[in-house]
Amino acid sequence: MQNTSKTSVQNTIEMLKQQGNFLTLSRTQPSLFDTSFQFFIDAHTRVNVLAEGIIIFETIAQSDKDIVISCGVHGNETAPIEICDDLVRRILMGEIVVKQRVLFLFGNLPAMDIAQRFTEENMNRLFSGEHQNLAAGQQMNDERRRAKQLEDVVRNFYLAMPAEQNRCRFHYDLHTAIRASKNDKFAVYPFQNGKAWDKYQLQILLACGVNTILLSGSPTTTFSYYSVNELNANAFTVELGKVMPFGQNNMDNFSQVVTTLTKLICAEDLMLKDYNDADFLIYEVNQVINKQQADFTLNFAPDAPNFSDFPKEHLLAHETGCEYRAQFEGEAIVFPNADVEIGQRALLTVIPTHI
Ligand SMILES: O=C(O)CCC(=O)N[C@@H](CCC(=O)O)C(=O)O
Ligand SMILES: [Zn+2]
Repeated sequence: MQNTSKTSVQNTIEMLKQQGNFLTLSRTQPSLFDTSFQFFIDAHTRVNVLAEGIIIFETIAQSDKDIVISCGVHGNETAPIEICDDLVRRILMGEIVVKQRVLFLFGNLPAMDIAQRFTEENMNRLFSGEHQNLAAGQQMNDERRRAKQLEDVVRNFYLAMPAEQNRCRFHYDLHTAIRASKNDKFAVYPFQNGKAWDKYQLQILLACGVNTILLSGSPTTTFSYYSVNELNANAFTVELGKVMPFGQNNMDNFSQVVTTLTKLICAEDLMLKDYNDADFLIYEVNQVINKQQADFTLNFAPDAPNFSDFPKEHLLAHETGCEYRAQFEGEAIVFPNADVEIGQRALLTVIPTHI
């Protein structure tokens, strides 16, 4: 029995090294990853496979960054999944040699299989312990279990390195927006609990082709805020274009993201442009509008892109007992979604700002 399972792990390792098909195996044969295992790529990189969709690459050389790259927290946001699948494949097959510690996370594998945002619940509202807050009569589910697992893995990954070594923590949680956006790529910079916004981090995002930044003004239960708040990471939710089915993304749109992430994990010079305010469109969140009633309705065209702006007093949304209007001239909409559960965020409004 033990020999059989040893053989099966050895076979999996051989497949991973030869085909680099970690995501495919994670989705089609998750039981291969029921037990964690380790192996080496040549003599330079230790690979730690912790579970389906969860893989760590550690250089044996000196490093100074601990980098988490997550994707697929929403199962139908395919471009980031394809980007990460390809990066992992190239690392496993020896085409890229990482020089930093890197953790790749493929978040919601069952939701990928049904090409949906989630199976039972929006996983990106379940972090910072929200996964254990069950409402009366509510059952534990796979998304809640996975959110807890992802939290634990990220925490252990960062805490494995002694803090006194002056290391820098990064977390890019890669998503795509449900609707088109006036600015095709943008990042949510989670609430910093009073800490200053970091211009160096924005320079890295700019190198990724992300020039639009949305400064969040309050705590949330998203994955990126978890890493900021509990683990002191430089973490972002990065929106890369619009949701498309697997295989239908124009990957040329993401070449800057791929190049910059590759350089970051390989400790190559990022060749960052000096910080210049004029390179960015920076917005702060003005209103976080949560759906309170079943009849919550958005009052603009269903295909209005993210960052469409409205005159002051324009009615943006309404529901029984409440109207939501633009409070400023040019207030813009982001992530409108009337189909969320009652109590969840149905719309953000943003206004231009500077840092
Ligand atoms: O396009 C949409 O409506 C949603 C795209 C998406 O999944 N966005 C993230 C943003 C998370 C954050 O605010 O940091 C989400 O809604 O979970
Ligand atoms: Zn998403």
